[in-house]
Amino acid sequence: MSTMNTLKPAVDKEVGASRDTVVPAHEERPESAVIEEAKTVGKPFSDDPKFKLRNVEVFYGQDRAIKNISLDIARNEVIAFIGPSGCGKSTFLRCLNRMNDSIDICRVRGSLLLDDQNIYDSKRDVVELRARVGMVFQKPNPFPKSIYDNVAYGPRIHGLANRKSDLDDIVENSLRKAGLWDEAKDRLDATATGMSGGQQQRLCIARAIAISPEVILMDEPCSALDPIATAKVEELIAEMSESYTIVIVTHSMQQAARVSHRTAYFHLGHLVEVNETNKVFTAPEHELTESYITGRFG
Ligand SMILES: Nc1ncnc2c1ncn2[C@@H]1O[C@H](COP(=O)(O)OP(=O)(O)OP(=O)(O)O)[C@@H](O)[C@H]1O
Repeated sequence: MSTMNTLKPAVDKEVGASRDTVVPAHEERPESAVIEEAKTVGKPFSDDPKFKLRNVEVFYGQDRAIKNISLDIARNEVIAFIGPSGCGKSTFLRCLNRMNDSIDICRVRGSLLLDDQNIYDSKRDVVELRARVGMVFQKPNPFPKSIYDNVAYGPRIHGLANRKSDLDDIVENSLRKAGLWDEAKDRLDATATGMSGGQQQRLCIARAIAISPEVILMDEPCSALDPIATAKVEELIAEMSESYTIVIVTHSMQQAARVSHRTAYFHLGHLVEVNETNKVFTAPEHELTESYITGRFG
C-alpha cells in the first residue's frame, strides 16, 4: 500500500533494534512485511487477566482474518479495540463469547481462556458463557416487548428470580445502572421499540446487566447514536468499569481515548500495539499505530 512508503522506521521493541537495520528506510516494503517483522508492541499482558488469549487465529473458509494474536484482558479494565475497517476487531471480539459459532465457515484456533477455563471447550455451556460475557451491538436491538419484559427476559430464562418482587428489583436495579430508570419508571409496560435510539441502547445495556455478567462486549455501541446519547453511554461505561470488564470496539479514537484504560490497535488481522490509552494516542510505539491515529489511513 502506498501509505507505507512514507512511514518512518520505528524501533522494534521486541528485538531492540531499529527496523531499518533490517530493511533500509528508503526501500519500499509491503505493508504486510512491516507487520510480520514485529510482534505486538507495548503491553499486551496483564498480572490479573480475566481473559488469557494466546496465538489466536480465526479463519473464514480459507481466509485468515485473525493472525496469531496473543493478549490478556485484565479484570475490570476497559480495553478499546481500534483499527481500520476490516482489520478484525469484531471478529476477535466475537471470539470472547463464541458469537462466531453461528458462522458456519468460521474456525477459531489457539488458546482462549476465561478465568483460566477454555472458552472453546467442547463441553462448555455456551448459554452460560454468554450470560457471563454479555454483548451490546452496534444497532440497538430491543425485543418487540415492553421495557420491563426486555430487562426481565434474561433473569427469567436463567431462573435468577423466584418471586415477582425479586424480578422487579432486578429490573429496577438494571435500569438504574444503565441510567434509564428515571426515564422508564413510569412506562415500564410501554413497548421498547417506541423509545429513542439512545434510550434503546441503554435498555440493551440494562438487559445485558440484568443477568449479572462479568464481562460486557460492546461492538461500536454508539455508532447509531447522536452526541448526547453517546455521552450518556460513555458515562455509563465509566461507571460500569467498577463492576465489569469491558471490551469496546470503536471507530472513534476520541471515544477510545475517553472511555478506555488500554487501547489495542489492529491492522490486517494483526494486533500491532497494545498500550495504556494515553500512551497510544500521545506516543505510539509502532509506526502503523502512529499513521492511524494521525489520520494517514483508516
Ligand atoms: N461472516 C463472515 N464471512 C466471511 N468473512 C468475514 C465475515 N465477517 C468478517 N469477515 C472478514 O473478516 C475480516 C475482518 O472483519 P471484521 O468485521 O472482524 O473487521 P472489523 O475490524 O470489525 O471491521 P469494521 O470496522 O468495518 O466493522 C474482513 O476481511 C471481513 O471481510
